[in-house]
Amino acid sequence: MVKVIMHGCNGKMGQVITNLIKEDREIELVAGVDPYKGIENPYPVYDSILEVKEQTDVVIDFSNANTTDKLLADCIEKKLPVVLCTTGLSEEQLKKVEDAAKEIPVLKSANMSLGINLLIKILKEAAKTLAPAGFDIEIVEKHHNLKVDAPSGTALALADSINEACDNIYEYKYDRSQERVERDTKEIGISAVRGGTIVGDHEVLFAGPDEVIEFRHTAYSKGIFGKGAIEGAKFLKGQQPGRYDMSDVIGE
Ligand SMILES: NC(=O)C1=CN([C@@H]2O[C@H](COP(=O)(O)OP(=O)(O)OC[C@H]3O[C@@H](n4cnc5c(N)ncnc54)[C@H](O)[C@@H]3O)[C@@H](O)[C@H]2O)C=CC1
Ligand SMILES: O=C(O)C1=N[C@H](C(=O)O)C[C@H](O)C1
Repeated sequence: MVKVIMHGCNGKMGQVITNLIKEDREIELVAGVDPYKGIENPYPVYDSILEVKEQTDVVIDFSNANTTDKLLADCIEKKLPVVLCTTGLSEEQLKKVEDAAKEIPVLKSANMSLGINLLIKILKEAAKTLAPAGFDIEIVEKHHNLKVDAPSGTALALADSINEACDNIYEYKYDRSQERVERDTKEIGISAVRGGTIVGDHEVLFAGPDEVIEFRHTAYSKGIFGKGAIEGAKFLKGQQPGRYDMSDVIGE
């Protein structure tokens, strides 16, 4: 049995996971952490990981980037592996994630779904052929109107996977409204749309001379992220300190 603290338990993803775990005999939520207390849960809810009394194997985090520094410090103090799903982390925070991974197991992924993690692999291959052939790359992501960070962590992860496959030649362009210049070949454009209840939609366009290839992933429910995070927690229990991602969980 994998015993889990749900960090951000009273948010949208915290509640998705609370409900999914009720159906799973291999994993148990022993506590939650959230400053918001307006929801009844089948486990105690604390203000901080340091207050949790229950024996725990792994922390799953879907909360807010404002709290990531404290989350990492608390997980290090309690020697707890963490599945880090929160997006919108700064460069400085990304560095802290790498530092934390020297002391505890850290599984970080901006998108826990099988589809996006497969797309990451496919894009690396596509980019190796299409980028040298002069295809421009644009990413368009769409999310619900409650999302606070933009662009999405997934859009950045997709861009990073392409960039990595192309020897990191690309800069990311988030806004074309401030200058009157032609598109630079060494850029990946990233655009964010917010509206309604869109769960998550990512399109990657390779636009070349007289032909366009589009890759698209559409999430129809938050359950796909919840399932991935639960599998991530099962994987992370008992691992050595280090940096892991969903490719470690799904396998090559
Ligand atoms: N990696 C992935 O697959 C996915 C990542 N996300 C990311 O997860 C994060 C949360 O998403 P949602 O659940 O939709 O947001 P939400 O706003 O519904 O929930 C966030 C929860 O975190 C709580 N929180 C705030 N400060 C906290 C603190 N100091 N300690 C513990 N909890 C705290 C809030 O009270 C709230 O209940 C976002 O960054 C989002 O982009 C969301 C879906 C999938
Ligand atoms: O906030 C969300 O909802 C989501 N956030 C993640 C992101 O920023 O990429 C993953 C998913 O698309 C849903």
